[in-house]
Amino acid sequence: METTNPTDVLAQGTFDLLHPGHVHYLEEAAAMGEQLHVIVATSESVTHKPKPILPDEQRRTMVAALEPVDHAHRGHPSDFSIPIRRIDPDVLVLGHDQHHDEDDVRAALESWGIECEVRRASALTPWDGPGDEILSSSAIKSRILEIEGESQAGRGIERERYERRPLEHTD
Ligand SMILES: Cc1cc2nc3c(=O)[nH]c(=O)nc-3n(C[C@H](O)[C@H](O)[C@H](O)COP(=O)(O)O)c2cc1C
Ligand SMILES: Nc1ncnc2c1ncn2[C@@H]1O[C@H](COP(=O)(O)OP(=O)(O)OP(=O)(O)O)[C@@H](O)[C@H]1O
Repeated sequence: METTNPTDVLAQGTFDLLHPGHVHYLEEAAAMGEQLHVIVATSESVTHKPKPILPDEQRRTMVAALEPVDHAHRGHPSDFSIPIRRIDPDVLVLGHDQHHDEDDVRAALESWGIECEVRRASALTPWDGPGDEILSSSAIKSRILEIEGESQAGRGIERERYERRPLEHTD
């Protein structure tokens, strides 16, 4: 049966380098209502951790392509009330580790005239799956740097061997 007033759920985050933790959060949020909206943070507003690697529109495109997502919106760089007012959500789902205080978010929503429940999502950990999954964008970045460092060190050893070889043959 079609509802005339579907429950709009709102999730948000940076979503740089997607991983199964993001999918878990968005699936959980989608199950709380009928339409899932996602606000993708603009690079300017990410000040609590290193800036995302991927551009705003690329991150929004990837989030929009995920199965649980109905609408992916680019966040506003400074006034968070603008996209929220347009979406007018019934439920706002904060991620398990998001630094936003629930009562502060409730107060902000009220001040913007939006009647909306605030809930906290659960975490997905490596123990929920095969055990070797990397479930954080910053951990993926660290892993890339580690592998790159190892392969540069490997190339250094190879170079050293190559450079030493003529000397070894002079005996
Ligand atoms: C209610 C709410 C609205 C938000 N609206 C915006 C927004 O319009 N633009 C934006 O850049 N970030 C917005 N954010 C912030 C980010 O989406 C995200 O929560 C914050 O950068 C923390 O990111 P992380 O969970 O990816 O670390 C909003 C956050 C909340 C809780
Ligand atoms: N492992 C996870 N389990 C559940 N939710 C997650 C997980 N990882 C991220 N999320 C949620 O996805 C949303 C977007 O997260 P965000 O873009 O900050 O990813 P992240 O992997 O936590 O990034 P970073 O490692 O840089 O903090 C947030 O609401 C966050 O709580």
